[in-house]
Amino acid sequence: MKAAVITFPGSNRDGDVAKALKQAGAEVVHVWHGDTELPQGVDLMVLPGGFSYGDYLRTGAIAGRAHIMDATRAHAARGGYVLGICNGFQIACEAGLLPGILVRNANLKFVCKRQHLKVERNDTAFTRAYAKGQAIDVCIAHGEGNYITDAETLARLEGEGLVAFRYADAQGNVTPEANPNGSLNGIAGIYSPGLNVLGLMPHPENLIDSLVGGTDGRGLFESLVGSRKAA
Ligand SMILES: NC(=O)CC[C@H](N)C(=O)O
Repeated sequence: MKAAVITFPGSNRDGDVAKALKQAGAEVVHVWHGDTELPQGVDLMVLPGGFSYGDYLRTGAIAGRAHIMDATRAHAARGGYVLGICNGFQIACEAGLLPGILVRNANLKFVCKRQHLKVERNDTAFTRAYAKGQAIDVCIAHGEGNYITDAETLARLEGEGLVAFRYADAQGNVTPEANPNGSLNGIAGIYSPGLNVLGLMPHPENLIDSLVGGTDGRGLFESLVGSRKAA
């Protein structure tokens, strides 16, 4: 598995996700947002967390129009894997890789805390190392993580099983109290229809070491590295 981690001006979790991928056994290359082509043989493109362009205009709005996003869309259209974490999820939505948009948290506050997620399905390249319905303990750190979309798209996401993770309590129950930002249906992450693009607000890359809080995030990277790319 060869992964390309894209760095935008203001990315701050690019090093973290590179570390998580390497720990899981991936080869990692770094790509600058102004590049127009991917290195040879890339299986996975990663849009990391952070504050690209200082979150100006709307978070992810400028980065979503960066040169590298044409190559990212082409990679996704070929069936290649794309992982957008937090600001990367916002960028993926702005770039049209995923439907919907992330807006200000319902309480208008930046939220930085531990958070459980329910793994909705484990038959994807991103989640095969988890159990279906498992509650995983990760962390969140965002001001604009409130996922919204129109009713038709929401029905399609739900109907086609494209919700990847929901905010939950420690037992995996999805409740309004467990929802930290007001996202529709407690959505914390979604897949593209081909299941090759995943965007999620929480940070699995920051829970990969028991010395610094936990290891529940490792499953996502181990799932990916153990999987084969689409032809
Ligand atoms: N940790 C992050 O990636 C933050 C995402 C974004 N800048 C926000 O605050 O919503």
